Amino acid sequence: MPELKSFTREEVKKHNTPEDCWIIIDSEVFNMTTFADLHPGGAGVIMDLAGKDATEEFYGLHRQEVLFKYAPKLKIGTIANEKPVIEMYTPGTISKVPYGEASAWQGHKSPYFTESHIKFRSAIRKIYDELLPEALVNEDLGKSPTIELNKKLGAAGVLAAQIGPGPWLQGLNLPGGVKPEEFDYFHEMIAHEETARLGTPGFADGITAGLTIGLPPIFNFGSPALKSKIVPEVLSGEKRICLAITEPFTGSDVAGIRTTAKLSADGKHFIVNGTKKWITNSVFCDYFCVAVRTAKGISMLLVEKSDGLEVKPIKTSYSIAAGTGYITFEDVKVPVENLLGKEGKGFQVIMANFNHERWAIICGIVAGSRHVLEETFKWTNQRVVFGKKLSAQPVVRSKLANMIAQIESVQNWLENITYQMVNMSYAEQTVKLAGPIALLKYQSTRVAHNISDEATQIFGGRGITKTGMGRVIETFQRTYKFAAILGGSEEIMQDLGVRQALRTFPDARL
Ligand code: HEM
Repeated sequence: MPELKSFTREEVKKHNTPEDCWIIIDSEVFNMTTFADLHPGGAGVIMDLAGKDATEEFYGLHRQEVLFKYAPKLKIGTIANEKPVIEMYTPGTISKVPYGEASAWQGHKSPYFTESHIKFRSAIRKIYDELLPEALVNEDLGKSPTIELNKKLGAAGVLAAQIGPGPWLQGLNLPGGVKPEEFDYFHEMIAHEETARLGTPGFADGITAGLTIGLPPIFNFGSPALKSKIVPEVLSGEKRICLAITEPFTGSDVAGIRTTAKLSADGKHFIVNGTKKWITNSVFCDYFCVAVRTAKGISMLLVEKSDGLEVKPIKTSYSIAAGTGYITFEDVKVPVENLLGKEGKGFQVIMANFNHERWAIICGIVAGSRHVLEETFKWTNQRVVFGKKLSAQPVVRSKLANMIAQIESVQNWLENITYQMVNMSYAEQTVKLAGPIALLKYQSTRVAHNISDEATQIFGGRGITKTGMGRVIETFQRTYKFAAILGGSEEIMQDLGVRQALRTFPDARL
């Protein structure tokens, strides 16, 4: 890094040739002489501003992260007696952009959140902010999280934070120094929100998706021996797990699964045969929670990676970093002790698990939508078109209003449902919350659809460009559909929500 000096604006003006080119960005001085020819936007645009203040032009075309990356090489000093006016982001910071965070984080009263949640969010956001450069590169290259990173996040408590409160947290570190006994579903909600806020859905799913949905069947339905072996291995990041339900012939229609598990002649093993499709994390997993058909009906089995089990990556519309795969089972031997719940009662295991999975998806998609809103709000306040900020156009304000109103409504419903989860037993949640969670999932992904659409229109070409100002919007509009399909499609969610309501319908008449 060059030694930093203090200059006057008059001095900077003199450095205005290709051989000696300086510019000012927010009272900081950059020597662009060597970099101009390497500049992705070309040398010409830099030379037009040589010796001048380029703050507005810079922020009209670049994300702040460009400065984080290049300032150490290019910054040579500051303008005397001036201070930067634009806030530089520091890891872990809570956004001050209106509606950039849920209201509790922007000075409004909340019946739900405490100091413990506040320190938890800051800590986990800091961890993810520091991970972002690596996440962006790997998302682009399709490189899944390494086991070393997994272990690091395990040690920091990021993995444990994705699966809710319970005895499995005892003795573990959690972000922000939150004690295991303090940890509740609002902490977990924050963990899912922050994971989504990374804005690298493939890589983020590579870290958390498998265990969020694959571990609960173990601790809710596994034998004590299975629990004590597998849960600590996964939460420490040493081993990875996934949930394998969907098949080439069966999506939301879970009852139609064809993968079979036949008892061996000695009664000691199930022999599994069949296929599973779209299984997140399966490419690099050690453990698979698999829905199978046994002599007694649908059952759930924990299958370890072993002979006869093969996984091929599937290229979806987001990054293959998520390790989404197609699994084939050919005479895979699984000990009968690996049965989760009772034989023939797998449907109950799957259904009970779905509530948590769907709720986690909602937390992520609502946070992802809010992140898009935040980015769009910032953009409309900095982008100048027809001589005015975008936010000066009534049509743009109308779009922002639409986005804000929709995001706030699903956020508030989510907080209400999360409060129910905090205060209900697992069994009560299973009965009472399946319908509301299904309807909220449906509504949240409709909101994501609308927000994605409005944001992409506002960002224009940048909303369909992978790097640069619209990066977050481009990723979101390419990937939000995952949430509308995975864990139960919108159509199934609508239907389930109303059917659940009809089950408790009183004999009420008009
Ligand atoms: C410290 C100074 C600067 C650095 C480090 C820098 C760096 C970059 C980088 C990394 C990109 C690619 C962004 C992407 O990922 O899409 C870019 C694009 C660009 N830059 Fe710069 N830049 C600087 C200053 C400027 C200035 C003063 C201008 C003058 C207008 C400028 C004009 C552009 C343009 C037109 C593009 C293409 C933007 C687009 O595709 O929309 N840059 N710059």
